[in-house]
Amino acid sequence: MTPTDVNAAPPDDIIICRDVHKWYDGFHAVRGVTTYVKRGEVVIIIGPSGSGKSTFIRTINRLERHERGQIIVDGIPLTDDVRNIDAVRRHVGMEGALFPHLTVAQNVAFGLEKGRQRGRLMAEALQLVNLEGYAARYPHQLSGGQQQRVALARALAPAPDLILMDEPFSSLDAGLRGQLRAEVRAILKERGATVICVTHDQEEAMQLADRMAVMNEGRIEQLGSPEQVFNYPDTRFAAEFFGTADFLPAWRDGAYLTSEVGRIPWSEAWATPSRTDDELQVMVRPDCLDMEPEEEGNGVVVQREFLGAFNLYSVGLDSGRRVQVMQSHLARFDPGTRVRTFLREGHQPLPFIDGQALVDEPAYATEPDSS
Ligand SMILES: Nc1ncnc2c1ncn2[C@@H]1O[C@H](COP(=O)(O)OP(=O)(O)OP(=O)(O)O)[C@@H](O)[C@H]1O
Repeated sequence: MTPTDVNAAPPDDIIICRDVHKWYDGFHAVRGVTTYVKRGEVVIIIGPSGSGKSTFIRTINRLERHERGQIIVDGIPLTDDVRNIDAVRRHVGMEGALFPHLTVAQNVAFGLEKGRQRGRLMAEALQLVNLEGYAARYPHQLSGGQQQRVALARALAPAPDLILMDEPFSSLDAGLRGQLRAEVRAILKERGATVICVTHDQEEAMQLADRMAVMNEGRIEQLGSPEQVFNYPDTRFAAEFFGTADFLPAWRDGAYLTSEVGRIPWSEAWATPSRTDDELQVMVRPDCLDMEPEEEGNGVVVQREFLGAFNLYSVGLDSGRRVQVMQSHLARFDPGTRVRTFLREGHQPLPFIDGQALVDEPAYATEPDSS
């Protein structure tokens, strides 16, 4: 993603960020983020604690000032000019904690302009989140899920072009979270809202995202659909952060790339002059591997984790390395069982070199369409 001329960006990109930087007293929290968000898209920003997720989204409505780079919201460049900041903020709603001293109705009406439309817009927003009967209640008289829905109604009521959310479901228990996420996604899609949402919850990212951005140390490490990031992580960091992944040394063996757990056909597209084959690795996810008991096998069961429908086995390979292998809940192997671990049919482990994937994912847009 190289920064390009602003004028080249098509109008369907509601947000354009180019080389955005933010420092806190010398600490470089956001380090050159370049990204584009399309109208109506739900983009989830995921990454470990401290990777700059919140700081980055807060630059978009100027809760934090970016010190370098360019942010354009719906065609308006975000500059230090107050009129300019106000203009951008009119396009952006931020989903956040409710005011405890205001009723549900007052909370939802908070961002709406005074006038005859105000009551109607408030009522419509509450209807959208199925809380019509709760207008007179105070936040403490609502469940966590209901409070979350009111917060969403408040963000949606002024019909902003863009909604920013920071860990919106973090206070809810797992069951309610899953249910509410599905409801919220349906509401956002019905409204055609563009959303940028921060989370560090992988499940949340998969359930909500059209595209997700994996952040690491202030940078976007990868941007793509959840399937793209899972199946074709660009980097070892993205692979390990989003899903479980083990990396095994691999070597070129004639027409094959071979590792301890099997081989795949070698592709000439992987060979580049600057790379030496001895640094090769393959990424194996637990669902990519299979195993069966075998005295002459290549490893030993170390541990079994029961995950409901699945058992997740940790297998100590003869080389001393460990891999995780997904099995059905019916496949029970005791620790100490000698097994053969091998590539599951139809699964291709991804080759890596020096922490970088050798295989490009199928083409997808990380930059504005040129159409
Ligand atoms: N106001 C501040 N002053 C100084 N440093 C800050 C400030 N806010 C954040 N930071 C630092 O900037 C880095 C990025 O913080 P940020 O809150 O953006 O991370 P995050 O990815 O959202 O983390 P989390 O998932 O824990 O919320 C962290 O190292 C944090 O300590």
